[in-house]
Amino acid sequence: MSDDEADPELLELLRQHFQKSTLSSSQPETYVLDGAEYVYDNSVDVALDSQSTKAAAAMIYDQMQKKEYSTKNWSSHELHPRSKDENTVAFIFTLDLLNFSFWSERDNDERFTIEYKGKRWTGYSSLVAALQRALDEEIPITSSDFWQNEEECTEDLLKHVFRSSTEEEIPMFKERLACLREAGQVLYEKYQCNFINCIEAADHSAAALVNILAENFPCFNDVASFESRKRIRFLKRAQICVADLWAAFDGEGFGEFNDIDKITMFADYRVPQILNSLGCLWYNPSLDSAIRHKQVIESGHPWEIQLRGCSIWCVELIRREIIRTHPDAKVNAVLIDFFLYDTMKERELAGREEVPHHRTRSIWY
Ligand SMILES: Nc1nc2c(c(CN[C@H]3C=C[C@H](O)[C@@H]3O)cn2[C@@H]2O[C@H](COP(=O)(O)O)[C@@H](O)[C@H]2O)c(=O)[nH]1
Repeated sequence: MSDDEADPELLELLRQHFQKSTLSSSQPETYVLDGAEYVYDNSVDVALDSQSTKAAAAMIYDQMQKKEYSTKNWSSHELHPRSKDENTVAFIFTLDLLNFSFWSERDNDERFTIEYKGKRWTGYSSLVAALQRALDEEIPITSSDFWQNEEECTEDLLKHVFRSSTEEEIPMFKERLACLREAGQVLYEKYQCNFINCIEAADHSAAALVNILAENFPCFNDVASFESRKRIRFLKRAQICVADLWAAFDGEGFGEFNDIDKITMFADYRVPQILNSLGCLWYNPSLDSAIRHKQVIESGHPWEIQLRGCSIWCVELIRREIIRTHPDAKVNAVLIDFFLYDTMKERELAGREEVPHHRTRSIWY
Protein backbone atom coordinates (compact mmCIF):
# COMPACT_ATOMS: atom_id res chain seq x y z
CA MET A 1 0.00 0.00 0.00
CA SER A 2 1.50 3.40 -0.95
CA ASP A 3 1.48 6.33 1.47
CA ASP A 4 -1.39 8.10 -0.23
CA GLU A 5 -3.70 5.05 -0.30
CA ALA A 6 -6.17 4.86 2.60
CA ASP A 7 -6.21 1.68 4.71
CA PRO A 8 -9.69 0.12 4.15
CA GLU A 9 -9.79 -1.31 7.69
CA LEU A 10 -9.02 2.09 9.18
CA LEU A 11 -11.64 3.72 6.97
CA GLU A 12 -14.20 1.16 8.12
CA LEU A 13 -13.35 1.82 11.78
CA LEU A 14 -13.68 5.57 11.28
CA ARG A 15 -16.98 5.11 9.47
CA GLN A 16 -18.34 2.90 12.28
CA HIS A 17 -17.16 5.40 14.86
CA PHE A 18 -18.86 8.23 12.96
CA GLN A 19 -22.03 6.13 12.60
CA LYS A 20 -22.10 5.32 16.32
CA SER A 21 -21.64 8.92 17.42
CA THR A 22 -24.32 10.18 15.03
CA LEU A 23 -26.69 7.34 15.94
CA SER A 24 -26.91 8.87 19.38
CA SER A 25 -27.21 12.46 18.08
CA SER A 26 -30.50 14.34 18.10
CA GLN A 27 -31.31 13.42 14.48
CA PRO A 28 -31.51 9.62 14.36
CA GLU A 29 -30.37 7.94 11.14
CA THR A 30 -30.64 4.29 10.17
CA TYR A 31 -27.87 4.32 7.50
CA VAL A 32 -29.80 1.76 5.47
CA LEU A 33 -29.78 3.95 2.35
CA ASP A 34 -26.11 4.73 2.80
CA GLY A 35 -25.28 1.00 2.91
CA ALA A 36 -27.48 0.28 -0.11
CA GLU A 37 -25.72 2.97 -2.14
CA TYR A 38 -22.38 1.41 -1.24
CA VAL A 39 -23.60 -2.02 -2.35
CA TYR A 40 -24.94 -0.56 -5.62
CA ASP A 41 -21.66 1.27 -6.30
CA ASN A 42 -19.69 -1.94 -5.79
CA SER A 43 -22.05 -4.40 -7.48
CA VAL A 44 -20.72 -6.56 -10.27
CA ASP A 45 -23.53 -9.15 -10.49
CA VAL A 46 -26.59 -6.87 -10.29
CA ALA A 47 -27.11 -3.66 -12.27
CA LEU A 48 -29.83 -1.04 -12.69
CA ASP A 49 -31.21 0.12 -16.01
CA SER A 50 -31.89 3.84 -15.86
CA GLN A 51 -34.40 4.03 -18.74
CA SER A 52 -36.52 1.24 -17.27
CA THR A 53 -36.26 2.77 -13.80
CA LYS A 54 -37.61 6.07 -15.19
CA ALA A 55 -40.39 4.21 -17.01
CA ALA A 56 -41.22 2.31 -13.81
CA ALA A 57 -41.40 5.59 -11.88
CA ALA A 58 -43.90 6.99 -14.41
CA MET A 59 -46.00 3.81 -14.31
CA ILE A 60 -45.96 3.62 -10.50
CA TYR A 61 -46.92 7.27 -10.09
CA ASP A 62 -49.69 6.95 -12.65
CA GLN A 63 -51.12 3.78 -11.06
CA MET A 64 -50.86 5.20 -7.55
CA GLN A 65 -52.84 8.25 -8.67
CA LYS A 66 -55.48 6.11 -10.36
CA LYS A 67 -55.84 3.81 -7.38
CA GLU A 68 -55.59 6.69 -4.90
CA TYR A 69 -52.94 4.60 -3.20
CA SER A 70 -52.24 5.69 0.38
CA THR A 71 -51.75 4.39 3.93
CA LYS A 72 -55.48 3.55 3.81
CA ASN A 73 -54.70 0.52 1.64
CA TRP A 74 -53.14 -1.23 4.63
CA SER A 75 -56.47 -1.66 6.40
CA SER A 76 -58.13 -2.82 3.21
CA HIS A 77 -56.16 -6.11 3.40
CA GLU A 78 -58.90 -8.61 4.27
CA LEU A 79 -57.03 -9.96 7.31
CA HIS A 80 -55.32 -6.86 8.69
CA PRO A 81 -56.74 -5.47 11.95
CA ARG A 82 -58.81 -2.31 11.52
CA SER A 83 -59.03 -0.97 15.07
CA LYS A 84 -56.59 1.80 15.96
CA ASP A 85 -55.71 0.67 19.47
CA GLU A 86 -53.14 -1.12 21.63
CA ASN A 87 -54.28 -4.53 20.35
CA THR A 88 -53.31 -3.51 16.84
CA VAL A 89 -49.88 -2.38 18.05
CA ALA A 90 -49.31 -5.79 19.68
CA PHE A 91 -50.59 -7.51 16.53
CA ILE A 92 -48.18 -5.59 14.28
CA PHE A 93 -45.20 -6.25 16.55
CA THR A 94 -45.96 -9.99 16.56
CA LEU A 95 -46.58 -9.99 12.81
CA ASP A 96 -43.25 -8.35 12.03
CA LEU A 97 -41.32 -10.49 14.50
CA LEU A 98 -42.39 -13.42 12.32
CA ASN A 99 -42.63 -11.73 8.91
CA PHE A 100 -40.07 -13.87 7.07
CA SER A 101 -39.52 -16.81 4.78
CA PHE A 102 -42.86 -18.08 3.55
CA TRP A 103 -41.70 -19.52 0.26
CA SER A 104 -41.87 -23.23 -0.36
CA GLU A 105 -40.15 -25.72 -2.61
CA ARG A 106 -43.43 -27.59 -2.96
CA ASP A 107 -46.23 -27.08 -5.47
CA ASN A 108 -49.04 -24.69 -4.65
CA ASP A 109 -51.52 -27.29 -3.43
CA GLU A 110 -48.89 -28.91 -1.17
CA ARG A 111 -47.28 -25.85 0.38
CA PHE A 112 -47.86 -24.54 3.91
CA THR A 113 -51.42 -23.19 3.97
CA ILE A 114 -53.61 -21.75 6.72
CA GLU A 115 -57.32 -22.32 6.52
CA TYR A 116 -59.26 -19.53 8.17
CA LYS A 117 -62.97 -18.73 7.96
CA GLY A 118 -63.43 -20.99 4.97
CA LYS A 119 -60.53 -19.57 2.95
CA ARG A 120 -57.03 -20.86 2.30
CA TRP A 121 -54.08 -18.51 2.75
CA THR A 122 -50.43 -18.88 1.71
CA GLY A 123 -47.33 -16.64 1.89
CA TYR A 124 -47.39 -13.56 4.09
CA SER A 125 -51.18 -13.80 4.42
CA SER A 126 -50.85 -17.26 5.98
CA LEU A 127 -49.07 -15.65 8.93
CA VAL A 128 -51.75 -12.98 9.34
CA ALA A 129 -54.45 -15.67 9.12
CA ALA A 130 -52.69 -17.89 11.69
CA LEU A 131 -52.47 -15.00 14.16
CA GLN A 132 -56.12 -14.01 13.65
CA ARG A 133 -57.24 -17.64 13.99
CA ALA A 134 -55.27 -18.02 17.23
CA LEU A 135 -56.83 -14.86 18.68
CA ASP A 136 -60.30 -16.17 17.73
CA GLU A 137 -59.41 -19.33 19.66
CA GLU A 138 -58.47 -17.16 22.64
CA ILE A 139 -54.78 -18.01 22.44
CA PRO A 140 -52.94 -14.81 23.51
CA ILE A 141 -50.46 -15.08 20.64
CA THR A 142 -49.72 -11.34 20.59
CA SER A 143 -48.82 -11.15 24.30
CA SER A 144 -45.15 -11.03 25.24
CA ASP A 145 -45.93 -12.48 28.70
CA PHE A 146 -47.34 -15.48 26.90
CA TRP A 147 -44.22 -15.94 24.69
CA GLN A 148 -42.09 -16.05 27.81
CA ASN A 149 -44.28 -18.55 29.62
CA GLU A 150 -42.73 -21.89 28.62
CA GLU A 151 -45.46 -23.81 30.42
CA GLU A 152 -48.30 -22.25 28.44
CA CYS A 153 -46.59 -21.23 25.22
CA THR A 154 -45.22 -24.67 24.45
CA GLU A 155 -43.83 -25.93 21.19
CA ASP A 156 -46.98 -28.04 20.79
CA LEU A 157 -49.28 -25.09 21.27
CA LEU A 158 -47.37 -23.09 18.68
CA LYS A 159 -47.58 -26.08 16.34
CA HIS A 160 -51.35 -25.86 16.83
CA VAL A 161 -51.32 -22.10 16.10
CA PHE A 162 -49.44 -22.68 12.84
CA ARG A 163 -51.19 -25.93 11.86
CA SER A 164 -51.35 -26.25 8.10
CA SER A 165 -54.10 -27.75 5.99
CA THR A 166 -51.31 -29.46 4.03
CA GLU A 167 -48.42 -31.74 5.05
CA GLU A 168 -45.90 -28.89 5.06
CA GLU A 169 -45.13 -27.18 8.37
CA ILE A 170 -44.52 -23.42 8.49
CA PRO A 171 -40.92 -22.82 7.29
CA MET A 172 -38.40 -22.15 10.08
CA PHE A 173 -40.75 -23.11 12.91
CA LYS A 174 -37.96 -23.37 15.51
CA GLU A 175 -36.52 -19.98 14.53
CA ARG A 176 -39.98 -18.40 14.88
CA LEU A 177 -40.36 -19.81 18.36
CA ALA A 178 -36.89 -18.45 19.23
CA CYS A 179 -37.85 -14.97 17.93
CA LEU A 180 -40.95 -14.89 20.14
CA ARG A 181 -39.05 -16.05 23.24
CA GLU A 182 -36.20 -13.61 22.67
CA ALA A 183 -38.51 -10.64 22.06
CA GLY A 184 -40.53 -11.57 25.15
CA GLN A 185 -37.35 -11.56 27.22
CA VAL A 186 -36.13 -8.19 25.89
CA LEU A 187 -39.53 -6.55 26.40
CA TYR A 188 -39.59 -7.94 29.95
CA GLU A 189 -36.07 -6.76 30.79
CA LYS A 190 -36.13 -3.34 29.15
CA TYR A 191 -39.64 -2.23 28.19
CA GLN A 192 -42.05 -3.31 30.95
CA CYS A 193 -43.40 -6.11 28.74
CA ASN A 194 -44.93 -3.69 26.26
CA PHE A 195 -43.78 -2.70 22.76
CA ILE A 196 -45.64 0.60 23.21
CA ASN A 197 -42.76 1.64 25.50
CA CYS A 198 -40.37 1.24 22.54
CA ILE A 199 -42.65 3.45 20.43
CA GLU A 200 -42.69 6.05 23.17
CA ALA A 201 -38.90 5.92 23.55
CA ALA A 202 -38.61 6.69 19.83
CA ASP A 203 -40.47 9.97 20.37
CA HIS A 204 -42.20 10.03 16.95
CA SER A 205 -39.01 9.24 15.03
CA ALA A 206 -39.27 6.31 12.60
CA ALA A 207 -35.48 6.09 12.36
CA ALA A 208 -35.16 6.02 16.16
CA LEU A 209 -37.71 3.20 16.41
CA VAL A 210 -35.87 1.20 13.73
CA ASN A 211 -32.63 1.69 15.69
CA ILE A 212 -34.28 0.69 18.97
CA LEU A 213 -35.46 -2.55 17.36
CA ALA A 214 -32.11 -3.29 15.74
CA GLU A 215 -30.00 -2.47 18.78
CA ASN A 216 -32.09 -4.19 21.46
CA PHE A 217 -33.63 -7.19 19.71
CA PRO A 218 -30.99 -9.41 18.05
CA CYS A 219 -33.63 -10.98 15.80
CA PHE A 220 -34.32 -7.57 14.20
CA ASN A 221 -30.63 -6.83 13.62
CA ASP A 222 -30.52 -7.61 9.91
CA VAL A 223 -26.95 -6.63 9.04
CA ALA A 224 -24.53 -8.09 6.49
CA SER A 225 -20.99 -7.53 5.32
CA PHE A 226 -20.03 -6.72 1.75
CA GLU A 227 -16.63 -5.98 0.24
CA SER A 228 -14.78 -3.69 2.67
CA ARG A 229 -17.86 -2.81 4.73
CA LYS A 230 -18.55 -5.08 7.69
CA ARG A 231 -21.93 -3.61 8.58
CA ILE A 232 -24.44 -3.04 5.80
CA ARG A 233 -27.75 -2.49 7.58
CA PHE A 234 -30.82 -3.81 5.71
CA LEU A 235 -33.17 -3.94 8.72
CA LYS A 236 -36.08 -5.21 6.68
CA ARG A 237 -38.36 -6.38 9.50
CA ALA A 238 -37.56 -3.43 11.77
CA GLN A 239 -38.42 -1.02 8.95
CA ILE A 240 -41.59 -2.82 7.85
CA CYS A 241 -42.72 -2.90 11.48
CA VAL A 242 -42.47 0.91 11.68
CA ALA A 243 -44.11 1.25 8.24
CA ASP A 244 -46.97 -1.06 9.22
CA LEU A 245 -47.59 1.05 12.33
CA TRP A 246 -47.54 4.23 10.25
CA ALA A 247 -49.98 2.78 7.71
CA ALA A 248 -52.31 1.00 10.16
CA PHE A 249 -52.69 4.17 12.23
CA ASP A 250 -52.77 6.47 9.18
CA GLY A 251 -49.80 8.44 10.47
CA GLU A 252 -51.55 9.27 13.72
CA GLY A 253 -51.37 8.15 17.35
CA PHE A 254 -49.03 5.14 17.62
CA GLY A 255 -48.28 5.65 13.90
CA GLU A 256 -47.21 9.30 14.03
CA PHE A 257 -43.63 9.64 12.80
CA ASN A 258 -42.14 12.96 11.71
CA ASP A 259 -39.35 11.32 9.64
CA ILE A 260 -41.16 8.41 7.97
CA ASP A 261 -39.44 9.36 4.68
CA LYS A 262 -36.16 8.04 6.13
CA ILE A 263 -37.48 4.49 5.87
CA THR A 264 -36.27 2.64 2.76
CA MET A 265 -37.84 -0.14 0.75
CA PHE A 266 -37.97 -3.49 2.62
CA ALA A 267 -35.36 -5.71 1.02
CA ASP A 268 -37.00 -9.11 0.67
CA TYR A 269 -37.67 -11.60 -2.11
CA ARG A 270 -40.80 -10.07 -3.72
CA VAL A 271 -39.77 -6.52 -4.60
CA PRO A 272 -36.50 -7.53 -6.35
CA GLN A 273 -38.63 -9.91 -8.40
CA ILE A 274 -40.97 -7.20 -9.70
CA LEU A 275 -38.08 -4.76 -10.25
CA ASN A 276 -36.50 -7.43 -12.43
CA SER A 277 -39.76 -8.04 -14.32
CA LEU A 278 -40.03 -4.29 -14.93
CA GLY A 279 -36.52 -4.31 -16.46
CA CYS A 280 -35.06 -2.11 -13.70
CA LEU A 281 -32.90 -4.76 -12.05
CA TRP A 282 -30.51 -6.80 -14.21
CA TYR A 283 -28.60 -9.94 -13.21
CA ASN A 284 -25.40 -11.34 -14.67
CA PRO A 285 -25.92 -14.65 -16.54
CA SER A 286 -24.89 -16.95 -13.65
CA LEU A 287 -27.12 -15.20 -11.14
CA ASP A 288 -29.96 -15.02 -13.66
CA SER A 289 -29.69 -18.75 -14.29
CA ALA A 290 -29.53 -19.56 -10.55
CA ILE A 291 -32.73 -17.57 -9.93
CA ARG A 292 -34.57 -19.05 -12.91
CA HIS A 293 -33.60 -22.57 -11.77
CA LYS A 294 -34.76 -21.77 -8.23
CA GLN A 295 -31.34 -22.59 -6.78
CA VAL A 296 -31.00 -21.70 -3.13
CA ILE A 297 -28.70 -18.71 -2.51
CA GLU A 298 -27.17 -18.80 0.96
CA SER A 299 -27.98 -15.94 3.32
CA GLY A 300 -25.05 -13.50 3.25
CA HIS A 301 -23.83 -14.62 -0.20
CA PRO A 302 -22.57 -11.61 -2.25
CA TRP A 303 -25.37 -12.26 -4.78
CA GLU A 304 -27.97 -11.95 -2.09
CA ILE A 305 -26.42 -8.76 -0.68
CA GLN A 306 -26.36 -7.22 -4.15
CA LEU A 307 -29.99 -8.19 -4.83
CA ARG A 308 -31.08 -6.54 -1.60
CA GLY A 309 -28.82 -3.47 -1.77
CA CYS A 310 -29.58 -2.70 -5.42
CA SER A 311 -33.34 -3.09 -4.81
CA ILE A 312 -33.23 -0.47 -2.05
CA TRP A 313 -31.21 1.85 -4.27
CA CYS A 314 -33.55 1.24 -7.23
CA VAL A 315 -36.63 2.21 -5.21
CA GLU A 316 -34.77 5.32 -4.04
CA LEU A 317 -34.10 6.26 -7.68
CA ILE A 318 -37.77 5.65 -8.49
CA ARG A 319 -38.74 7.90 -5.59
CA ARG A 320 -36.36 10.66 -6.73
CA GLU A 321 -37.66 10.42 -10.30
CA ILE A 322 -41.28 10.74 -9.15
CA ILE A 323 -40.39 13.81 -7.06
CA ARG A 324 -38.39 15.31 -9.97
CA THR A 325 -41.30 14.93 -12.37
CA HIS A 326 -44.07 15.70 -9.84
CA PRO A 327 -42.58 17.94 -7.12
CA ASP A 328 -45.84 17.95 -5.14
CA ALA A 329 -46.23 14.16 -5.13
CA LYS A 330 -46.83 12.68 -1.69
CA VAL A 331 -44.75 9.53 -2.13
CA ASN A 332 -42.06 7.87 -0.12
CA ALA A 333 -40.20 4.56 -0.28
CA VAL A 334 -42.76 2.91 2.02
CA LEU A 335 -45.72 3.62 -0.26
CA ILE A 336 -43.73 2.66 -3.38
CA ASP A 337 -42.69 -0.59 -1.70
CA PHE A 338 -46.22 -1.47 -0.52
CA PHE A 339 -47.52 -0.66 -3.99
CA LEU A 340 -44.87 -2.86 -5.68
CA TYR A 341 -45.49 -5.74 -3.27
CA ASP A 342 -49.25 -5.58 -3.84
CA THR A 343 -48.74 -5.37 -7.61
CA MET A 344 -46.43 -8.41 -7.57
CA LYS A 345 -49.04 -10.35 -5.57
CA GLU A 346 -51.72 -9.43 -8.15
CA ARG A 347 -49.43 -10.64 -10.94
CA GLU A 348 -48.72 -13.89 -9.07
CA LEU A 349 -52.44 -14.47 -8.54
CA ALA A 350 -53.12 -13.87 -12.21
CA GLY A 351 -50.40 -16.43 -13.11
CA ARG A 352 -48.14 -13.64 -14.44
CA GLU A 353 -45.06 -14.50 -12.38
CA GLU A 354 -42.62 -14.34 -15.31
CA VAL A 355 -39.37 -14.94 -13.41
CA PRO A 356 -39.22 -16.68 -10.01
CA HIS A 357 -38.08 -14.79 -6.92
CA HIS A 358 -34.65 -15.61 -5.46
CA ARG A 359 -34.59 -18.36 -2.86
CA THR A 360 -32.75 -17.53 0.38
CA ARG A 361 -33.81 -19.11 3.66
CA SER A 362 -33.34 -16.66 6.52
CA ILE A 363 -35.12 -15.01 9.39
CA TRP A 364 -34.35 -11.57 7.93
CA TYR A 365 -37.09 -11.60 5.25
N1 LIG B 1 -41.17 -5.50 0.52
C1 LIG B 1 -42.25 -6.00 1.10
N2 LIG B 1 -42.25 -7.27 1.52
C2 LIG B 1 -43.36 -7.74 2.11
C3 LIG B 1 -44.50 -6.99 2.29
C4 LIG B 1 -45.44 -7.80 2.93
C5 LIG B 1 -46.87 -7.48 3.29
N3 LIG B 1 -47.08 -6.16 3.68
C6 LIG B 1 -48.44 -5.76 3.73
C7 LIG B 1 -48.56 -4.44 4.30
C8 LIG B 1 -48.83 -3.49 3.36
C9 LIG B 1 -48.84 -4.06 2.07
O1 LIG B 1 -49.85 -3.54 1.29
C10 LIG B 1 -49.04 -5.51 2.37
O2 LIG B 1 -50.41 -5.74 2.44
C11 LIG B 1 -44.82 -9.02 3.12
N4 LIG B 1 -43.57 -8.96 2.63
C12 LIG B 1 -42.55 -9.99 2.54
O3 LIG B 1 -42.78 -10.69 1.34
C13 LIG B 1 -42.39 -12.05 1.51
C14 LIG B 1 -43.59 -12.92 1.45
O4 LIG B 1 -44.12 -12.83 0.19
P1 LIG B 1 -45.24 -13.85 -0.25
O5 LIG B 1 -44.67 -15.22 -0.05
O6 LIG B 1 -45.43 -13.55 -1.70
O7 LIG B 1 -46.47 -13.55 0.53
C15 LIG B 1 -41.77 -12.14 2.90
O8 LIG B 1 -40.40 -11.85 2.80
C16 LIG B 1 -42.51 -11.04 3.61
O9 LIG B 1 -41.80 -10.59 4.73
C17 LIG B 1 -44.50 -5.63 1.83
O10 LIG B 1 -45.46 -4.88 1.92
N5 LIG B 1 -43.35 -5.21 1.25
